[in-house]
Amino acid sequence: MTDAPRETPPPPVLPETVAPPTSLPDAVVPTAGTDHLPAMQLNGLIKRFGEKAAVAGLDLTVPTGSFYGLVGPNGAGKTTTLSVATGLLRPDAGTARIHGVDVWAQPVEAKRLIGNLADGVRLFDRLTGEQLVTYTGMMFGLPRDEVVSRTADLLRIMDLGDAAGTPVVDYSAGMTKKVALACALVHAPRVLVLDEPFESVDPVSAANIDDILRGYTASGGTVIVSSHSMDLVQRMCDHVAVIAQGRLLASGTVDEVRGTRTLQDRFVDLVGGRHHSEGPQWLRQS
Ligand SMILES: Nc1ncnc2c1ncn2[C@@H]1O[C@H](COP(=O)(O)OP(=O)(O)OP(=O)(O)O)[C@@H](O)[C@H]1O
Repeated sequence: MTDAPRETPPPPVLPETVAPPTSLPDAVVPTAGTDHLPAMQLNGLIKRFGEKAAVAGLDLTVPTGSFYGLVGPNGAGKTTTLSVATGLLRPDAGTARIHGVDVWAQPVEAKRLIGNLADGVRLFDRLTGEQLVTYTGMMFGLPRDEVVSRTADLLRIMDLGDAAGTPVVDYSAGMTKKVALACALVHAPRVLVLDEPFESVDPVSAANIDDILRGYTASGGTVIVSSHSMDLVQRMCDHVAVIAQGRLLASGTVDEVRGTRTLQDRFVDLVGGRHHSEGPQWLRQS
């Protein structure tokens, strides 16, 4: 059976200006004066799913302006940690602060500071790419003209200009990743939290995204990226944390953590589990 043709929703009608969703008391609006505070500080973070502690008492400090890699084997708790740290999943214990703002006590204030590319979160995919980025910008209270121009910039940089009017549900996996990244960037957050940002993204787009992220950290923004690619972490990140079974195994600058080895070798040493076998006998072809 083929899908019925999809009707593209009409383009958004933007009001001249959009009021911010809340006005923030001066005391909680982070300013340049909060730069001495870590971009992200996790203390004693615990998140359980039934009997299983996906995050088992994690402490982590991410310095402002760093490009911070979070690595760990499958099921280590990376996605859960980032979800709890960005206000998507409530912790059972512990605190998460972004530039000193408590994510769970002051969620609106914290979320203004965070751009989040989360793993597995559904997008409003019946909207076109242009509508999705535009609405995201509007939700952050940006003025109309600013939203329009930022959306155009982001779609061009992500090489999505030709697909701007296509519903996101019809995007490929890589295009969906890129439009979600555009949504994470549109309000110019102070901290970008990216779960596997380069998965499915083509090399040219990845190089463009690299450039954007480097420019962003050079200007004082902080990037926290979870990845399975040690090459990527070694190439792009200045700091790294290795986690396994919801616990921190090592953290620091990439050079401190890897010592005289490659990050890949150090990672395998830390987390274990390398089998050094050529696979089961029945799989051998001769
Ligand atoms: N919603 C959930 N319900 C039950 N268990 C969950 C849920 N989400 C995660 N878990 C469990 O928590 C643990 C950590 O999962 P998480 O997705 O955070 O790991 P990860 O490091 O991101 O893994 P991967 O690298 O494979 O994406 C795993 O054992 C997983 O099965």
